[in-house]
Parts: sequence; C-alpha cells; structure tokens
Amino acid sequence: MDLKSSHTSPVLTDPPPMNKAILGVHSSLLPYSSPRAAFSPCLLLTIPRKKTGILDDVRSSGWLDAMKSSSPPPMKITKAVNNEYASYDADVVYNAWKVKYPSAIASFEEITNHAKGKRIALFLDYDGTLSPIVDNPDCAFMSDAMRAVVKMVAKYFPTAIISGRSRDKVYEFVGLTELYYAGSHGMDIMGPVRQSISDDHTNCVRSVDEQGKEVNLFQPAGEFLPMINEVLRSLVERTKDIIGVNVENNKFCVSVHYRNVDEKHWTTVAQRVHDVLKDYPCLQLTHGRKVLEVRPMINWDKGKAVTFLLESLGLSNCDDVLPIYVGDDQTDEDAFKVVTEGHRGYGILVSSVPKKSNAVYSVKDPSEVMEFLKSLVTWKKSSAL
Ligand SMILES: O=P(O)(O)OC[C@H]1O[C@H](O[C@H]2O[C@H](CO)[C@@H](O)[C@H](O)[C@H]2O)[C@H](O)[C@@H](O)[C@@H]1O
Repeated sequence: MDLKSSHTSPVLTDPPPMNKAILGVHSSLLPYSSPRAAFSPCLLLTIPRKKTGILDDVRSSGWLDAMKSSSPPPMKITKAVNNEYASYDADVVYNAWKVKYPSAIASFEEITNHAKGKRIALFLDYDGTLSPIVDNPDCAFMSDAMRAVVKMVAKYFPTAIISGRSRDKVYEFVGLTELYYAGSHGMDIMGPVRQSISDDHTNCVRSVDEQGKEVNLFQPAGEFLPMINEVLRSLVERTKDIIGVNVENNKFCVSVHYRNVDEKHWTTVAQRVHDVLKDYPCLQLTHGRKVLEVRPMINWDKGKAVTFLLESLGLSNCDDVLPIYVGDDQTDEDAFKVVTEGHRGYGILVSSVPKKSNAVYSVKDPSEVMEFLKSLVTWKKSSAL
C-alpha cells in the first residue's frame, strides 16, 4: 500500500487527498475539511507550499519559533540570574496567572463540593505529570511513591493514563494493572469491554490483556502503521549525524527529541524532519516539550480518547459524572477542552510557568499532582464513612 506516491504536493494546508477506501479509516476519523481545524491551531504547523530555500522553510512555517518556545525554563532558572527585580517580576506574573488558573490543591474544597454525589473519572497524562521531565526519555521513571498513590486512586475512581508514548512503553513505566491505558496520543486504547460503544468505532476489536481479561482495543490509525514505521526509519537515518537527537518509536506516532541538541543545530533538526515529512501529506507535525511529534492526520486526539473511554466505562451522558484530566503538555489541551465542556469536569494543568490553557486549575509539578491525588483518596475514604 503506497500512501504517498500519488501525492506530489508536500503541502499540508490543503485537505490531504487520502483515499478512504485504501486507508480503511472510518470517515468520522478523517480530517476535517480544513486540516487546520483538526488540531489546536497552535499545534498544527503546516509545511509551506513554496520552497523558499532550506532554512526559510522551517522559519516561515513557524517551526523554529515553536521549538524555541516549547518547554520554557522554570521560574527557578529566571531567579538564578540573581537579579532581584527579574525574580520579583516573574513571581508577580506567575501569581497573576494563578488568579486565572488557581491551584487545585488550594481549591480542593471547591472541587470536592462540586464532586459531591458524583462519580469522578480520572484521566492522567504521563510525562511531566506523573514523572518529572528528564533529559533521557528512556529514564522518565515514575517514583514508587507516585505509583502507590496512582494505584490507590485507581481503587476508588476509574482511572486511565493517556500518553503520547506507545501504550506498551507507558505500561512498562507505570506497571499497574488497575488502570486503563491509551498510548500514541490516544490512538491506541485498551479499555473496558462495553457493548454499547457507538457504531462509529469500527476500529474497535475485542482482545485480552496481559492478565487474560477481556478488553476492547481501539486503534483508529491502524492503517498508518507501515507508513509510520517507514517514516521512523527515515527520521533515524536523516538525523543520525546530529548529536543529541533521539528519535522515539511511539507506535502510531514518532517523537524527534531535540532537548539534548545544541540550540544552534535546532534549525537542522527542523529542516531534516521537514524534508522527510514533505513526502507524507497524510502525516502531521505537532510540538511537545522539546520534541517534534509526527502523527497520522486523522480526527483523533487525547480529547477524543477521553470521550471514548467515558463511553467505554458507561460514564458518558451522565449528569453525575465528573471527569478530571491532569496534564502538562499542548496535546493535553484537547482533553482539557472535553472535560470542561459545559462545566462538566475539571482540567488541571501541570505547569510552573504561566501558560494559556483550557484547564481550570493548575498544579506546579508532579509532586503537587501526587498531593492532589492523595487528597482525592483521603476525601473519598472519609466521605464513604
Ligand atoms: O503525553 P505524554 O505522556 O506527556 O508524552 C509526551 C511526550 O513525552 C515524552 O517526552 C517528554 O518527556 C521526556 C522525559 O521526561 C523528555 O526528555 C522530553 O523532552 C519531553 O518531550 C516522550 O518521550 C515523548 O515520546 C512523548 O510524546
């Protein structure tokens, strides 16, 4: 199946000429008529039609700006400049931001007041939420203390992890069987079996998990697998001479990490990725924390994964359900939007710097995530007495 040879234009701004029959992707998952609208506008960066010269390609498309602004340094670094005034300004800005995104810990009572008589469903991102951001993605381990709290929380509330990682990898890190897992930004979901999953979800198959329990496996981008593997190989090959680049296989997505690349070579990273992607109009690029993420251009994201899981859990369209999503990244914004829709639930942004977000509350870092989850358990235990 050659999904690229028929496409001569490397342009992603026009609707991609995907052959629905060939791809076998359900029509509801195909990109919107305007692919720009398929993902948050700030995330979907397009490949410019006109070749204006090597560096201009990535500059004019905004790739470089986005790379530079991804994962801004925490406040502490600003303070380390040893400039009292700069530090004061940073604090003022951060505190002003917290008025709009109050601490979920300080607002805990407000949250639980709203949760009274409701069933909480918890959705957690992994990197930067349950584990701190580290230089080597293979070493983003979760602490035992965090694991114990997540295990506990899953005992009281249906809990799922929705990660950009491959599902296997995030399961390897978390290692808890009490949860549901969605990998590849929600494009690989292993959820509970439920008969009433809407007919739209044709890519849903019955499977068994490692414990032999029956589960539903939903992989809406399954047909993209050969293409993603091909792109993975090309990206590894095309970036192998750049010191510090790490190309990660996330099954239905590929991450090109540049956290450990000297900033003066970021343009080269962007250009190489751009050069590979221009042959694949069915793929798109999004930005994470010092990472370029390549993924199929289908109408599916972490927000859709939340909706799917709520449906699988029999918790959709219920007034007494309060979904809470905790995440730190741009890709979590789609999920924040879904849970906060109609004031149904809460999005909690993990950030130590001011950021515009669809979340309602904030916590500073994974240690505060842990504190929040612990409080939820304590509250649930005491309200059950
Ligand atoms: O959705 P997530 O679970 O947050 O996954 C998003 C990406 O997270 C990982 O990269 C990020 O964390 C790394 C480890 O701390 C860090 O080195 C990297 O700079 C961050 O971007 C993961 O490696 C990616 O594949 C995920 O897409």
